[in-house]
Amino acid sequence: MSRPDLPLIAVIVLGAGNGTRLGRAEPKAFVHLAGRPTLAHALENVFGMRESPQIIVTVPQSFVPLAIELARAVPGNTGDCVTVVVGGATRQQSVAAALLKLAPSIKIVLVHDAARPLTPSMVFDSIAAEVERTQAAVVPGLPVADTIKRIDEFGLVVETVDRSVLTAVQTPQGFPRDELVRAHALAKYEFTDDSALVAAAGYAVSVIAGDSLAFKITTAWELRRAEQLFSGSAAAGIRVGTGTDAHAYDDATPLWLGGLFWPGVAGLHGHSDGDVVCHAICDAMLSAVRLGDLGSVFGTAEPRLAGARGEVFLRETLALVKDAGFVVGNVSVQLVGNRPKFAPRRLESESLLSHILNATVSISATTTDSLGFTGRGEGMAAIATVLLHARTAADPAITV
Ligand SMILES: Nc1ccn([C@@H]2O[C@H](COP(=O)(O)OP(=O)(O)OP(=O)(O)O)[C@@H](O)[C@H]2O)c(=O)n1
Ligand SMILES: C[C@](O)(CO)[C@H](O)COP(=O)(O)O
Repeated sequence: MSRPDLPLIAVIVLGAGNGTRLGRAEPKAFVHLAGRPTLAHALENVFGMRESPQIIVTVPQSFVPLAIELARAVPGNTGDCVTVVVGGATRQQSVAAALLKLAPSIKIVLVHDAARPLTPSMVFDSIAAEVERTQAAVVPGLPVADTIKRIDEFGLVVETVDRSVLTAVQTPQGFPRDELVRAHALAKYEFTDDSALVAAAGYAVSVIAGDSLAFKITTAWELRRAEQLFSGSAAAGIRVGTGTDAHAYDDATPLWLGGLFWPGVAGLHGHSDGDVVCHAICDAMLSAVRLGDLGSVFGTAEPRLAGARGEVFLRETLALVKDAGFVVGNVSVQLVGNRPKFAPRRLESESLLSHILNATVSISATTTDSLGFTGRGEGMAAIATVLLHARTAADPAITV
């Protein structure tokens, strides 16, 4: 395991192509699939790798700002590990541009097409592990299913090719850093993949089992197939998250709870307003999109958040969820504590929070039979569960 600040693996995600064969106005990496750009899906799979890599993304020049913003919002992105560079006129030139950004610590480089957005994280892990084991180039490949014919310029069959010796090669393709860099420096021709370039430089390349989900979106047909794979699974685009918060009672503070002000009732101690219901919901939403938690996203160092209302956190968290490509399905919260009695204002709180999140929020309340800090009347806690689903074209735009 490498130190996160000194990664051993780099993944180059190529998204600088025009997608001519797909025939859309925007480059293929920015065409939406299940509500999000294909590049976002590809990055999410890279973020799912066992070991955090350096990530270098290539995009057309005018898409650099959008790509930076998009990468920041992808679930699982926990730091500054993504560099976005302007790609070249060909795939090979885009890889060459990305190689210039490799961190000194990198030993293994994986080159991946953003156009393969369903490639499971496990494929990246397997390729990286095999490169490390063999200290040589490794690519994923699948057996060829069709009978393959060699034809002449008139379309006449010249021969039937023995398909048992063929494999259809996918990405990510993995290389020892030095081999890939040297092969690019020596390149005299344009190749359609990096393994051909590395082989032309005299290095061995081996193939391990690829994954049928790693297919490349080239034409409208593959885009449709990818859409169907997303919508065909019951769990597709669905996320759940759990969040908990607890605060001690503080007689000197007014109470804000469930987004409501409770005049004349002792409040809860906290850096912000201590609203355990809102804070637990925010943690649950952040967890569902793998964006960390309230502390890591907002922190206690931000002066503008001192005493901030739960509503402020809810709205800002909702914006992050939306940027990550999700909308809230529903939220369920359980409030734990002896006082105040929540039932008389439950509907008021539920309708306020439902309005803010544009989704159903239900809140139940309980005591703990005199057990624990809540039972002893020292403070309150809340536990929230949130269900999110990927935004689709049918979802109304959310204003936050
Ligand atoms: N100058 C280029 C060309 C391609 N690519 C990337 O290489 C991958 C595989 O290429 P391909 O499927 O051919 O994509 P496009 O070149 O965009 O497609 P087309 O050939 O239909 O224009 C894609 O993720 C594409 O974005 C790139 O980064 N830079
Ligand atoms: C790299 C690649 O995806 C491996 O199959 C493929 O060679 C890209 O080819 P394209 O002509 O750029 O689509």
